[in-house]
Amino acid sequence: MNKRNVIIGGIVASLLGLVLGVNFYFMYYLSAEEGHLASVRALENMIRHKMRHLKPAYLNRNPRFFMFRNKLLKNYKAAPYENASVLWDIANWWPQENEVYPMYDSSMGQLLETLRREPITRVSNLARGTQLKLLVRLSQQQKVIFKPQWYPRDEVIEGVVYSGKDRHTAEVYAFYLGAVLDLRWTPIVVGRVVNLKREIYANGDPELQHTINIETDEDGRERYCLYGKCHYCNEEETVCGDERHNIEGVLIYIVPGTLAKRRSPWQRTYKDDKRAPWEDDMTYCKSLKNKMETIRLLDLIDVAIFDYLIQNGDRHHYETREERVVLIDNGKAFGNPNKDHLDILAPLYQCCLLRKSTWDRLQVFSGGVLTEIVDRLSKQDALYPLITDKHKKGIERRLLVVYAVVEHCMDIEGEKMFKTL
Ligand SMILES: Nc1ncnc2c1ncn2[C@@H]1O[C@H](COP(=O)(O)OP(=O)(O)OP(=O)(O)O)[C@@H](O)[C@H]1O
Ligand SMILES: [Mn+2]
Repeated sequence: MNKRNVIIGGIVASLLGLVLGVNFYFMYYLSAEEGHLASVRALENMIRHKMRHLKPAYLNRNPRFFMFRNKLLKNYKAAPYENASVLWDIANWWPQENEVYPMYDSSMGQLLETLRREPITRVSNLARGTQLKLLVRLSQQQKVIFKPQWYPRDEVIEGVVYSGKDRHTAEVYAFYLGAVLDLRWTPIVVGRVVNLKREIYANGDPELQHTINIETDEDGRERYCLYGKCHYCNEEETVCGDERHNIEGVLIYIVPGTLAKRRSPWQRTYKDDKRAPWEDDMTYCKSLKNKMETIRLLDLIDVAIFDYLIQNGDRHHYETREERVVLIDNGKAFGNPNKDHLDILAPLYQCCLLRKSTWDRLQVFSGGVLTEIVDRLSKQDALYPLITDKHKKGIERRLLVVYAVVEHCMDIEGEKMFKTL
């Protein structure tokens, strides 16, 4: 079939579809093209069709939201604290399986303040992973991970989904989004402006100090620039302090316990010319369902929804704590607000399975309130606003896509797609 015929055929099919209210795109592409392109496009068109016919409940505010809002606002409200070490103890006892902190706990507001205010006592490079990060000690030897700012909030990262360096505020956003969606599997994270000279360099070990360049300009003004020690670290790519030596970054609470790293079944190839099996095979989940415990699969589907909302397409490995998935490393989100990488949702649309509790929770935050509540919660963060309005719009748009994909799955599987594991 030549290209012109394909186009005419497509138009005819879609017009027929419009008249009859059936998705002819779907059937049309299946017959006109072969292989993966057909099924991927068919799916996209199916989702587009579903989006046009979303029930008002998905577009409007859910009255149940107000109850959740009040409880969340109360729980995460910054609160004064007296003894940091008591709070470290409390937080270090919180994790249970993959839940890093409890749903509601009066210590949360205090813990957040502790992370924001406790003095930095020692700093070293942390050469784990591939991106620049520091191991920071606060009072009482409490260790936290520091990731610095690389980009302004409005920088658009072009290219493939995993392009660029970490977006520091994505880690804070992920924490609040996890709290709202009751996927309390992320570390606890706060934004913090730190002084590269007085807090980092002055408390750094000699190795760290060697990875900070100090330049003096003609007027005798010093400039501190950190390049660190990591797989991708090099002297040409630095984080530099402003005129007062301040830099933005995030402090990530270290999840206590043992984490195990596992390859994601939906891992990308990270090569432009090579596709992963899951990218071309819409029945990919079938074999996984036999190989993997359902609870793990359900965890990974929750992760897919979470990652799709924030556009993190870099979860090549996932980590588990007591055999349940934790959401460690959310720095590669919010790259391009104008682009939605639907394939991050592959675990959901290929498996058509979803935890009932996740589905219920997602529906509480319909009608534009998801980004509204995360915004309200994060107002107390030093780095507020964490993301631009364009990114917020992106999240709301993608939430509708999630609703549409679930509707599509319900057409195929019915209520049995929802699991209570
Ligand atoms: N909050 C945390 N609690 C416990 N361990 C952590 C935490 N953050 C990171 N780690 C550990 O450090 C490792 C590296 O962290 P992270 O994945 O954030 O780095 P990265 O440089 O982005 O890695 P990659 O390049 O693989 O994406 C993680 O795999 C995890 O084992
Ligand atoms: Mn990473």
